[in-house]
Amino acid sequence: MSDKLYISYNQIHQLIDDAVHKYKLDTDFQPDLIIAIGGGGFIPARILRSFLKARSGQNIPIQAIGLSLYEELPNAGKDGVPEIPGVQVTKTQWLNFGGADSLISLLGRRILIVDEVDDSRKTLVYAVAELLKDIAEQEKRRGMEAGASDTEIGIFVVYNKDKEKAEELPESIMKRYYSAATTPDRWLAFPWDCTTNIAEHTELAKKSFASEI
Ligand SMILES: O=P(O)(O)OC[C@H]1O[C@H](OP(=O)(O)OP(=O)(O)O)[C@H](O)[C@@H]1O
Ligand SMILES: Nc1nc2[nH]cnc2c(=O)[nH]1
Repeated sequence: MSDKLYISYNQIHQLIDDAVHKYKLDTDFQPDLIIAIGGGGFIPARILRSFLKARSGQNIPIQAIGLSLYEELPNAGKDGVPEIPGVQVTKTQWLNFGGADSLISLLGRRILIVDEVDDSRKTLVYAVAELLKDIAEQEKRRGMEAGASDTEIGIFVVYNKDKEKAEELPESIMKRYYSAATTPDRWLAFPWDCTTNIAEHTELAKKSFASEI
């Protein structure tokens, strides 16, 4: 048995469709801003936007942030070779706001952070902490009390690994934590990492999920 679980584009698409229905994301949390954690969160965020639009009619903007924890091994990238976790999350790209060229205000928004996998949880904890700092700074600049803007944060992940997490999210955030699927603590080989044969990868994904989940 392979130690990796192969994942296909169709599985991701279907899981996101099912999750939007299951969690009633369009009527319950009603996000009005998606923040995608790149690179793995980009494709799921875009798919999620389609399903939210189909149900609510709203085309929700997607902002991208770049966070990186995992370091590629020399032969990583060869069809889902596992990567090793780094010690700390690195910010490679962040939101553009606050200055004269400000693009977005976070205040009063219902922000949904999107990623493809919640593994150790370090990346999500980092993203939430940084976002909360930004919200607090924007509130301060507008002369508001901390928390007065009623900005809300939720999290959507396609896969949550069933394991003890290295770090925990605040309880207030966990109330709006949505995972489309739970997986065992195994390395997930995503289709966008496949550089050999995507048809073969897709077949392996069908077998992985038939036998493992
Ligand atoms: O729960 P954690 O242990 O923090 O791991 C999850 C993170 O790991 C991956 O990112 P990675 O650092 O590999 O960057 P990438 O998305 O650009 O591949 C993935 O996209 C998540 O963001
Ligand atoms: N591709 C991939 N990236 C990850 N980052 C953290 N966990 C994983 C995983 O299982 N697969």
